[in-house]
Amino acid sequence: MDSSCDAAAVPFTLIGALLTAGPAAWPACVGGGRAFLRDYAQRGTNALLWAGLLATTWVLLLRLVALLRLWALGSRIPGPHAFLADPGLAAVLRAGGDITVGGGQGSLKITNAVLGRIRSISSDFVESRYFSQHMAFNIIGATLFGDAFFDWSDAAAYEELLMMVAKDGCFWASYAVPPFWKPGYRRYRTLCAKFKIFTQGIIRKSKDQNITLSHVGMIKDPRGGVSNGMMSGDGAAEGPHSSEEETCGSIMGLMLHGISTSANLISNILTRVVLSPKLQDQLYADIVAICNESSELNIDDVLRMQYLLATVCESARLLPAGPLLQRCSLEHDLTLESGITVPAGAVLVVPLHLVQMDNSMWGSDAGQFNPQRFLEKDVDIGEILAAPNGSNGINLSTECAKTESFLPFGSGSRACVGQKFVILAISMLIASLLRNYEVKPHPHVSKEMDQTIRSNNLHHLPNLKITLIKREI
Ligand code: HEM
Repeated sequence: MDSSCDAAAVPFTLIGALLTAGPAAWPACVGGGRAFLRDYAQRGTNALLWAGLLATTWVLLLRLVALLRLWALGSRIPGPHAFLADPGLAAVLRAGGDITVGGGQGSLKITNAVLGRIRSISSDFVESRYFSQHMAFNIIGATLFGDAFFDWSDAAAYEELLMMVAKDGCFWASYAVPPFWKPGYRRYRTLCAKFKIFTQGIIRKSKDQNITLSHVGMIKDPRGGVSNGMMSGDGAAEGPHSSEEETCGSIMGLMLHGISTSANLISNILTRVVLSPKLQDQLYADIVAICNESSELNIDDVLRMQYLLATVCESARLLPAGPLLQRCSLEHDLTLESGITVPAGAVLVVPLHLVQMDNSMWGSDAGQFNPQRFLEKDVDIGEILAAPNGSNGINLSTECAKTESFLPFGSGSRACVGQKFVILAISMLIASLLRNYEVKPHPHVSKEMDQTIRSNNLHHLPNLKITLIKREI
């Protein structure tokens, strides 16, 4: 640089620049005014970027601290997450009376809706798991949303979405902190968002048609009358503290839980019916003995079909939908009758398979499928249906030693609120199906399947291909 060049004459700050006579007065040897302005813009931009970076970091830090705090608080709660977003709805379901199935027309409508949809895909055979899933989807959907559900054009897309969410949900729920950095998780969140939009859509449609979510007459008022159900237009079933958002979350929870568990049970029963013509004949005889050809199937008839009810219970005993029940005393130590003390916070796990197949309780044939055991003296189906003894037409016995070891729906104050509904709804559906159709395995049942049939011990459900043949009524 020229030694005569006075670099100190170039101002370093904007104020300095304003105090001088301007760029024209600055020495040309250091680039003049243009260099100053370029330098100034550069510094200004850098300062702004730094300020932005610091502010963003601060906001992110605050969020991280909030997240960690939430996680720390959440991790103090023992046991798995509750599947219902809104405990209010479970309370309403419990307090509001039984969820019960409608008349035979309803179940026939469901069977026909399912068959119609399946026939449009394949007329030859159908996979039992797929068929059961449609059945479950239609029972729960029709019960929650009423007739609006049957003419809902998005039903097929909703079902597909629901099954995808149900499939991925358990996996992502196993993360203690939602892994939002994983693309798979973000895809799952997008599915959940779509699932929510669809659910809001059908809730709105159901309300618009002024048909209650639980279908008029499907929820009986505990005082004897017929209530408008849990979600009539005035929001009666939404609970005192539930927002629409929470209610929608609860309905999503009910759909996910109710459909996957019911589909399992239906598929389980169908598989046994298909694999054992003797069982199918016995069930058919039980069904036609109660409702003759001309009469319409109704819920009182189903309550008298004891062999059918026993088959549903026996299927639930041998293959419960969930493997474990969990309980935890949050505040106090718990002293059991045996004298064992369970410390507060410890999680008690009940392995359902072991309890429900315990030889000492169920006899040496505990692992075998035998509906007859539910018709013997020491089991009380009336109690399983959670109805006052004798009020439902089933009054088998008052001794019920085994009933306490029958836990597919849990037990106590947090037991499944859908227990009675689901046993009756599935029985009604199977009655309606078998009364109208003969269910047969597809002629090409594989050798492997043939062995499963012979072993009579289904620990894993085969996904059978079945054919439905219309009976001459
Ligand atoms: C075969 C079908 C079903 C099975 C095997 C089943 C099983 C269960 C089990 C094991 C529990 C936990 C119980 C406990 O921890 O003691 C439960 C809870 C629950 N189930 Fe089901 N369920 C079925 C269908 C349904 C249906 C159709 C609905 C409603 C439409 C329903 C609503 C509920 C609710 C609301 C709870 C939570 C109760 C609470 O936490 O207070 N379930 N279910």
